Amino acid sequence: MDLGLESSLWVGNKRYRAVLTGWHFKWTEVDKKNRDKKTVLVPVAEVAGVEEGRVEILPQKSVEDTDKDFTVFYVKRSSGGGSYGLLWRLGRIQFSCASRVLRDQWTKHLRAALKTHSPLRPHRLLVFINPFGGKKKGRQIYHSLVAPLFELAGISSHVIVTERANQARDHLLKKDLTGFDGVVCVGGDGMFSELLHGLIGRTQQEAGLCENDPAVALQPCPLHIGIIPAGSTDCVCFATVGVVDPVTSALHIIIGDSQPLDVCSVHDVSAQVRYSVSLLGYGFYGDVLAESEKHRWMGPLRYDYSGAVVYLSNRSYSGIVQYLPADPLLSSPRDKTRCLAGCSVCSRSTERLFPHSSDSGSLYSSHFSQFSTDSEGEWVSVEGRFRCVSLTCMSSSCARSPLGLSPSAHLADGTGDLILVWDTHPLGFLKFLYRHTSTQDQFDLPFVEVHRVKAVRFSVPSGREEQEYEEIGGFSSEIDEGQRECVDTVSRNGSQQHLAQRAMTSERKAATPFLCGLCCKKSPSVSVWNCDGEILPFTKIVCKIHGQLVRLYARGIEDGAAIRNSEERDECQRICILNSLK
Ligand SMILES: CCCCCCCCCCCCC/C=C/[C@@H](O)[C@H](COP(=O)(O)O)NC(=O)CCCCC
Ligand SMILES: Nc1ncnc2c1ncn2[C@@H]1O[C@H](COP(=O)(O)OP(=O)(O)O)[C@@H](O)[C@H]1O
Ligand SMILES: [Ca+2]
Repeated sequence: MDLGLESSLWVGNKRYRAVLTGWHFKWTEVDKKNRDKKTVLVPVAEVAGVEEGRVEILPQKSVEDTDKDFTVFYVKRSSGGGSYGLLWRLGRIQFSCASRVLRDQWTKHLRAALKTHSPLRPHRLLVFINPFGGKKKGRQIYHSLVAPLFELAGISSHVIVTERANQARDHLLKKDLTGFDGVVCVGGDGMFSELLHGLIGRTQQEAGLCENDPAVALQPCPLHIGIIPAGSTDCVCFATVGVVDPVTSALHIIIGDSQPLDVCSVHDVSAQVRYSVSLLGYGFYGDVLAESEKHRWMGPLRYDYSGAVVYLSNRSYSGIVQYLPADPLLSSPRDKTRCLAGCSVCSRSTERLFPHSSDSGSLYSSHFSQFSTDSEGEWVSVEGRFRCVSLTCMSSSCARSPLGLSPSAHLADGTGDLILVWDTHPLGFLKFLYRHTSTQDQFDLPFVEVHRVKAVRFSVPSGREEQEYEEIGGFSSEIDEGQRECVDTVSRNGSQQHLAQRAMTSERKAATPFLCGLCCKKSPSVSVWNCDGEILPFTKIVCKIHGQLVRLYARGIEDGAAIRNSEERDECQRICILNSLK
């Protein structure tokens, strides 16, 4: 079917020349002397819906069914998104045609163009709402802002309001997912992490792969993930969309945007595996998370409070870090570039990560203990005392840090950035932290190193861990109720009210030294790992970055400044089109 169409259409008493070229739909106001006035140009891929009649969706959906009218809903960019990223809003235009036949022609052509140009639009979604995430507004956000948009776009959603932690993960691991195009979480990074673990685990199960084996090349997940932000940090949303805004995210889902994402698998010696996309952090960030769990009642502010408490406790930790550098010719964490929508580094990586003929065989021929091959390069090893050791697969930008932990990191290049902050005086470390809140380079400090890597190993120098665990053993039989409560609140993936009755698990043992440090003012020598907001039950780890393992309903950050600066609205839309075509 030829998707092109051109005719006169009316909006009120104004005449427009409307043109559908297949890729774009544009309408130009024409004056009485047939001169062109203002043009609006919308990529077909950004049309959210086409309806017969004059349709409103707010305050609730209403249709005035006139047989010569139709309504087009589309993505409209708005300037309120701060300096990075753009807010998306639902634009609406109601056209009148000269005849019903013409109206039917327009709706048919537009719908056919949508199908052709955005084939990943979801029809059926599985939605998990965490009613306790962030400011506890997940349900309200979904029902008032998102559900009406999904309905308009003809998406049917199966909604589950979670009743316990890990319910979403377990559902994805075990239940029938037939018929769903994607999975959506309404919550924060912890909720996203549940979906990530569920989908990756399910995909490997179905492919017959052992996900616990760091040598295995994991299978990319077939279902897309959508994030409706309703959490505390919402880093994954911020770093992949550029703004934390439920309507913007819902529109990205509706139009079937697709953003591949690197994932870091984190393995311990006893073959447990966790996944991280944003922050895998030992030292400061681990301590902040552990401290913050005691103050969950504060909501998102718990991180600011805990950040201050942990900063004042002035800790550093011994560690041995080994890393496998990525190819320095491809990109560098200090190259001052930013991964934006249509990023060329990520596009080139797709070719490299998924060469046509290859079976994408194992990147690593050997197991845990011999994790290197000659072709993958040489491991580098460093040892000393660190304020923090962080690994991030993306920039990890968020409201607290608009450019992120590693501003030049890429969402989908198959690498992560390893940030080593050596022990330094308190003011130096404060300077490092403070630079995250501005455009100043946090890596331009003598005690900071950043490396673009494919894999990392971390351990505590021998003697320390054992010594620490002996201390834990002593504490575990002797800690009083106050201390026990402090230890208990560490697990964010367990239901907190039941923790007091639970036996001492390995997770809690790992967190004990840190917590007792805070409660009893005894300085611990081992920290914990913060893995996208979850405390890991192990310290010694091996991490491997899996390029583009999952896909989100997103497109990366649109360059808001560039678009806002363009003088013409058409120019703004043109940039968006170019980005969407790249
Ligand atoms: C003097 C000013 C200091 C400012 C320091 C700013 C550094 C901020 C970097 C934040 C990176 C955040 C990476 C994302 C982490 C999330 O996965 C995790 C869980 O989020 P959620 O599920 O929404 O609760 N959030 C954190 O670990 C919070 C870290 C806050 C550190 C201050
Ligand atoms: N119904 C529930 N009750 C308790 N915890 C839950 C529930 N649903 C999800 N969770 C857990 O809550 C944690 C925090 O959720 P999240 O949505 O990320 O909010 P926040 O950003 O405020 O931390 C997640 O790790 C998730 O596993
Ligand atoms: Ca990356």
